[in-house]
Amino acid sequence: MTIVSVLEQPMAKDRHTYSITGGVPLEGSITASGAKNAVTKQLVAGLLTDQPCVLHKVPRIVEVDLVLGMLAELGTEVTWLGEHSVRVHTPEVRETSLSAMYSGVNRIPILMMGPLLHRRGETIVPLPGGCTIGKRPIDFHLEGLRQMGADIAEHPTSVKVHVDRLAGAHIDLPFPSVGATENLLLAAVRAFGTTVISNAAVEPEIVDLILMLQKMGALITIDTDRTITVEGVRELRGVEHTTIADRIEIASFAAAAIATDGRIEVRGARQEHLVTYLNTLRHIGGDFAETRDGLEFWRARPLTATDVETGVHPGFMTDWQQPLTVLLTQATGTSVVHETIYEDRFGYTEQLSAMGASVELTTRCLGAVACRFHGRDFQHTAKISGPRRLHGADLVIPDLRAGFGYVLAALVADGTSTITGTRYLERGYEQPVAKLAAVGAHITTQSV
Ligand SMILES: CC(=O)N[C@H]1[C@@H](OP(=O)(O)OP(=O)(O)OC[C@H]2O[C@@H](n3ccc(=O)[nH]c3=O)[C@H](O)[C@@H]2O)O[C@H](CO)[C@@H](O)[C@@H]1O
Ligand SMILES: C=C(OP(=O)(O)O)C(=O)O
Repeated sequence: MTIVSVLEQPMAKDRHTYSITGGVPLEGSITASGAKNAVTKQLVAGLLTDQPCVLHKVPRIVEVDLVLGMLAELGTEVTWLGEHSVRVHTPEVRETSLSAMYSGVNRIPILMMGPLLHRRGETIVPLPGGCTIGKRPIDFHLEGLRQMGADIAEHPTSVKVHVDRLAGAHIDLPFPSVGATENLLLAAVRAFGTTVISNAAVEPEIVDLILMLQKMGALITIDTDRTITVEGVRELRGVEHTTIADRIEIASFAAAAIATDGRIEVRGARQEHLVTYLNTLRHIGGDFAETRDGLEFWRARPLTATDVETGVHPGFMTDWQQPLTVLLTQATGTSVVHETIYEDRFGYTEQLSAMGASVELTTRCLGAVACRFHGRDFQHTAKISGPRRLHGADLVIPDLRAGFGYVLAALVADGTSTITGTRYLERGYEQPVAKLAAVGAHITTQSV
């Protein structure tokens, strides 16, 4: 198998550099895109049937293009039916394995194992990549599939799997991993017998995947204690499904409204997906109201420091952490952000400090929870003192959500910032420049 270098991977180059002049309150309306972290898994779910599946509200982002490229390689016919609707149809799985080009690109190839095992009984999938925010092992995924009878060989850049037929099992996840829960769901829906996943993750994106699978004919129950029970069925049918709005994009623009002392309506935003985030915004001094089409966000009083701990749903989502940390640089007092999901998700704060922010990192668990990183050498808690004036800078984005954090830092900073590494941001945010410009941001792009 040829290993393609990182530089040749499909998302390796920036398309644009951004230039942002800060100090402008953002005001206006935007429409939320469909959630990257739901739609990419739903595209994979389409592989479970030989009938056509149509997904609506599909964001036009690099991540979706990557997944569609992977599916096409396996034999899926991909047809865009409109700007945000796509039909995926795999009457026959022509290739059982994905090429090494997709090694390290994103989290999705490993989720294809279950569907490919159901369709062809064997597969080789490249190891996943995604944002560099921790080690991100896949041991829970592989252990769960082994419990379901899969024969797995781990190679340096790929995993080879074989099974006659996956069989139901009782799988107790050591931690409520989003990806492992989704992987086991996709494996269990067509397995022989019943699968019980305890300590499962129940993020809204997972529930949306379950809703799609249920429409396809799957039998899935979610209990209040995080147990998901799947009664395997022989066949699944085609489906038409509309993906939920992206609660990370919504939270990002909410933080931008409050940080710049503006007012932004996000059409399509749903309160029930943001309950914990909305409480946190209120503690800081932001507020929200429901509008006819979504939610509107603004600053209600001078911003004050607050403490936040990221956690599994319904806790404070780790992907909300970066715009929030930037917002907290503008709040009076010392805030603590304890990151309990990823061990290495604060590297981006170094460039914030260079802009004038006061962010101190510690390996200690400062919060109610002694998390999995307790007593280990991971700088996973940030103390942020504010308010601090930020100054425009040349910023290099290290990962997707840090990318929006930097955009926000540039929006509140004095002067002009240039931002490179925008390929990371554009992996997950649809038309970020157009949306920012629509709410009045002084943003321009240069092609690279
Ligand atoms: C494409 C996608 O949907 N990405 C999201 C998904 O990532 P992803 O599904 O990769 O995240 P997980 O929930 O699996 O990871 C949570 C934690 O569990 C650990 N872990 C996970 C699996 C495993 O086999 N072993 C293990 O130790 C991870 O290293 C991490 O510390 O959920 C994360 C948590 O909400 C989000 O930040 C990501 O945006
Ligand atoms: C971490 C993220 O994505 P991924 O899991 O695809 O790296 C994210 O969406 O913030």
